[in-house]
Amino acid sequence: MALTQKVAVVTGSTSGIGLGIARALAGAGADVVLNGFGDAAAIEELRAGLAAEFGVRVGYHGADLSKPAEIAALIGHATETFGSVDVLVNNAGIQHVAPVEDFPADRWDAVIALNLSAVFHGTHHALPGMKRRGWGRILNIASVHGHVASVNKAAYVAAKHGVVGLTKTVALETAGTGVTCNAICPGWVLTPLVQKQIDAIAATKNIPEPQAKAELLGAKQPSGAFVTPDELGGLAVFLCSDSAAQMTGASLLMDGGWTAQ
Ligand SMILES: NC(=O)C1=CN([C@@H]2O[C@H](COP(=O)(O)OP(=O)(O)OC[C@H]3O[C@@H](n4cnc5c(N)ncnc54)[C@H](O)[C@@H]3O)[C@@H](O)[C@H]2O)C=CC1
Ligand SMILES: CC(=O)CC(=O)O
Repeated sequence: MALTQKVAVVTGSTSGIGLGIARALAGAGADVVLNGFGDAAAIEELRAGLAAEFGVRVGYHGADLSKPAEIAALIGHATETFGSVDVLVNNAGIQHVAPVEDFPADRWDAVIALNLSAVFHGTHHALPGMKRRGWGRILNIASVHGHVASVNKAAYVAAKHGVVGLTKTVALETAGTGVTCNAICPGWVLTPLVQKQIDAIAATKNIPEPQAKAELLGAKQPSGAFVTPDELGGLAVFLCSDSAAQMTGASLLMDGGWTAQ
């Protein structure tokens, strides 16, 4: 399998997109270190289930990615436990929705810390080992909101545009070293992060959940369907393959046509 003997760290992989990407990388033969919050027993079930299903080693580290020292500990733990970090998927992220004049400063700081600064810190700690080994893949999960804006998402849109810029800088600094750095930019994916927004539409407009879902999709995503974590996992595996060796600094949209409009 393509990623046998490679070790992948996927941040925020106890749920949603990160979990889909972790599954896909494990399916391609990589050993995986999971990260993220959640119930300890449920995470252990997830960890053991992935290891059994794909016959790879799967670990877990509960670093809070909004704290730089814990990001260093995550990369250190993966290196000590599995021998290297060959693939880093900077995925953990949160959302806060409010008009800019009402946007609480502590929510701004929290979104920037996790959605942008953690991408820098993870890359900073994982890159030296990748360069030494002459092979590495850094995948930053940005968003359509790394390319275009929407109202009421000041911190998220700023962070995701920052991630796209950081991706290009790291790609230039690593060009020719065997390390690539790319951003994946999804449109709507039905995860807890988006379910909260659907629930808010349903509550505000007093409409049933299926109608709120259709409204959310209809406003932005011409395909009328959610992108899935499995589809994003397929793209992640491609970016880790030899076929993608010359793809670096790209930000790849998978958005049901959102940004084609
Ligand atoms: N759902 C969507 O429509 C889209 C999501 N994205 C991005 O994809 C990434 C993943 O989002 P989803 O899967 O939708 O969200 P999610 O809420 O399903 O998963 C977020 C993950 O991050 C973890 N997490 C949260 N705070 C953390 C912290 N401080 N330290 C470590 N882990 C933490 C959670 O435990 C969970 O595992 C985010 O960066 C998000 O911005 C991008 C485009 C679209
Ligand atoms: C499309 C996304 O990145 C998710 C969001 O804006 O809440």
